[in-house]
Amino acid sequence: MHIFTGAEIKQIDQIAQKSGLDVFTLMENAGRALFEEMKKHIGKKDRILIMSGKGNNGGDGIVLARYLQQHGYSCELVLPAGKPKSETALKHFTHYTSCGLKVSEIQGKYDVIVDALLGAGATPPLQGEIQKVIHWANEQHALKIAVDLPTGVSADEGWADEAFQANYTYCLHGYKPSAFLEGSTDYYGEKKVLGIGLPQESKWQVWTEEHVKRTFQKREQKAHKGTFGTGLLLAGSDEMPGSALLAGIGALRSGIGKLTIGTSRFVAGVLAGRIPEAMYAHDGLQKVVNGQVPKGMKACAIGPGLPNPEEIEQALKVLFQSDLPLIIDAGALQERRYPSRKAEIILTPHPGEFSKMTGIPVPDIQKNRLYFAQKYAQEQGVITVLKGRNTVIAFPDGDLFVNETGNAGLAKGGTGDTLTGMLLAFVSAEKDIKSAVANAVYFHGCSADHWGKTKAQRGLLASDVSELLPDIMKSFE
Ligand SMILES: NC(=O)C1=CN([C@@H]2O[C@H](COP(=O)(O)OP(=O)(O)OC[C@H]3O[C@@H](n4cnc5c(N)ncnc54)[C@H](OP(=O)(O)O)[C@@H]3O)[C@@H](O)[C@H]2O)[C@H](O)CC1
Ligand SMILES: [K+]
Repeated sequence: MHIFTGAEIKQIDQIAQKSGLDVFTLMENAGRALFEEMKKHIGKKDRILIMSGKGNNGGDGIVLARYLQQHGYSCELVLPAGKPKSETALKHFTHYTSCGLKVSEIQGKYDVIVDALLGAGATPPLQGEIQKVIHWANEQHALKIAVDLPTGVSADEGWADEAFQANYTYCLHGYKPSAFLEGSTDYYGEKKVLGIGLPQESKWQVWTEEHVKRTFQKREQKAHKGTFGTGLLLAGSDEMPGSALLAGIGALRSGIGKLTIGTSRFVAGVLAGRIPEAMYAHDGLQKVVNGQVPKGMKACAIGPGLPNPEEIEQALKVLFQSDLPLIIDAGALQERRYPSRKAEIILTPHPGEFSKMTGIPVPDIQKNRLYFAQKYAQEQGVITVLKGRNTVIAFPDGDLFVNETGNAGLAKGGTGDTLTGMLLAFVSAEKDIKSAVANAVYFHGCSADHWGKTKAQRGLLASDVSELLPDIMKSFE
């Protein structure tokens, strides 16, 4: 399930053309694939309206209209913006009319409305007839299907003034970034990718259940506690002891072999009764500042519930010199340059923290979060986990995953601490860093989804996320 920007799709079409696969054939493939998929949701008695625009998105609609009519469906094609302007769509239109098929006018009620007005080549906001017809379509009680993307939504950015409110969107060859961005994702309805015969893959992908099944490591029965790594968690302060508790339980429930929590004496005293499985490094952050990093660690997480930026900065200077993968979260997320080092640095900002780190306003980040996360990851050489709906995981080599699990129940204090603990466990135990990070994010969201099946999302606590993890992970072992 790959993700392509509008510009990438254009480029892919040009490559296809050069290698002998012309756009006429791709359009034929698109129309046929749309027909095969739509058949699952429609019947021969349904009155179907196809609204085609002047570009190639409209061309896909023209091919679809031909397939539907030739297979006995009651389908009417309308061209609200006039005859096709694109050369390929015009060729298909000529073929359509030469088959004796007609163009209609919008009249009366329809059971199904297909939006093939604008796709990846258009630039919203909508103008002219197209705007009027989308407004009309949104008021109709009909099953609404969008081709490639809902008209009025931009391919790459998360915003829309008025757009087609689809029940289903069939994305051709791959998703476009706006399918995952606040401000546009809700217009898509249920989305699905349809193949149209192109071989290209993207460095941007959705991290799916199949990825998790392929990469999540089974626990060997001959394993001992050393097999799954020892993690150092620098978290919690007298004012915020709960952060260390939540991150610690998140790490242990995710299967960390051994956990050392570096925290204040007071917090260690409070936590000892709640997490007897952990070891405690009293005044752990101060010890790291003094150059005393506990030995034998596989990874370190720093940030949850730490209030003192100067102390954190000094500790990070020491940790950057170490060979430990570092997970940097919450209080430890600041605007800074990261050194080039062998072990990975993983940052886990929510949009507000990412804005503080980059100076980019939150609305701009949200409009284009895949792009900004990747840019930051590549410029700084760090793995960037940009949290929120559809968490983005961007790697320094340009790979990027979007995680779709999770729900609004996670919009609550403490859930980020739990994720940090989970990341510490996954990074300590798993060999492949990319799947370690992505699987932690995936399971974190799965817990919230599991909870939401039987309980109100608003009642979810960060500690519930950890409690549910063993059930969730069981189905992948
Ligand atoms: N490889 C693939 O995935 C393939 C996908 N296909 C389909 O092609 C479209 C992209 O087609 P393209 O022709 O590049 O662009 P669109 O059809 O999306 O849009 C062009 C028309 O949009 C009009 N336009 C642009 N902005 C606006 C606006 N704000 N309001 C109203 N109208 C607008 C524009 O009109 P102009 O007068 O400005 O020229 C064009 O008429 C992709 O999404 C897939 O559906 C191919 O079929 C096969 C390969
Ligand atoms: K469309």
